[in-house]
Amino acid sequence: MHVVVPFAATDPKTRLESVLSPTERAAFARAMLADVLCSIVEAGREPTVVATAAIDPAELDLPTHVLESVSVAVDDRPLTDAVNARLPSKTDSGDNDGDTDDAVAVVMADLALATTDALADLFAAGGEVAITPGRGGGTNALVVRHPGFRVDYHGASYLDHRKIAEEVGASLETIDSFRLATDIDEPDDLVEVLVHGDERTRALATLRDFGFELERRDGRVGVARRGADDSTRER
Ligand SMILES: Nc1nc2c(ncn2[C@@H]2O[C@H](COP(=O)(O)OP(=O)(O)OP(=O)(O)O)[C@@H](O)[C@H]2O)c(=O)[nH]1
Ligand SMILES: C[C@H](OP(=O)(O)O)C(=O)O
Repeated sequence: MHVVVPFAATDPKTRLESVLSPTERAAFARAMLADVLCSIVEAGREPTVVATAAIDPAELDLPTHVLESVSVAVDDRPLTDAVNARLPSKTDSGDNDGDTDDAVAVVMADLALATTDALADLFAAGGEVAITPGRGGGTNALVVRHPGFRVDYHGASYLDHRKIAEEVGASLETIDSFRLATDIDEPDDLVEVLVHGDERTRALATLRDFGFELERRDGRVGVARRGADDSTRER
């Protein structure tokens, strides 16, 4: 199984621009990428980062065994095209029977809560297409074994992918995983990292370095950031 990790290397995480500067967004995106790569390698796979521009994995501060298992491919096409170019095709196997050796997993780089166990469950899932929906309707991770299936990201892509699987006659498994369903897109998502983030992750450490902390409110818990004047700015 090949594991692809798409990564927007330039100006990432724009939906966090109200709470993070461009430099901070770049650092946080790379911290999440590093965490996801570690979990994938610990799950026994060798991921390929498909990045919109060149990145140096050595700058991600990965453990040596992880660094040695990671490769980078630069592809400046839009996300959907870059992923589709790497999915199984009819020419990949002689018999076109959905051979698992041709399987391709696509794991987004912003899954800050992803663990080795959650990813191992995804990689072991059955179905010619296995999807982990993201909160809000996206597709956070999937495994494709069917040579006719193609992705169409953005919007309610989970629903679109269900439909595409049906159209090409691929069996579908939906994986119910809180840890893989939580992608970090918007300021409120930072709460999830502060509540559920593993203490060893770079994503959690990075947010803490930036001064983020949980703020208890009447309704849902939120995040606040210690400001330059050392008071606490509410978000
Ligand atoms: N290769 C590639 N990866 C992308 C592209 N756009 C987004 N990604 C990656 O795809 C995953 C989901 O990205 P999104 O949350 O939709 O986009 P984002 O750029 O991270 O954040 P926003 O700017 O806030 O939309 C993340 O791992 C991104 O790094 C792209 O055009 N090409
Ligand atoms: C790539 C896109 O991500 P989102 O915009 O939901 O974060 C999707 O899952 O279709």
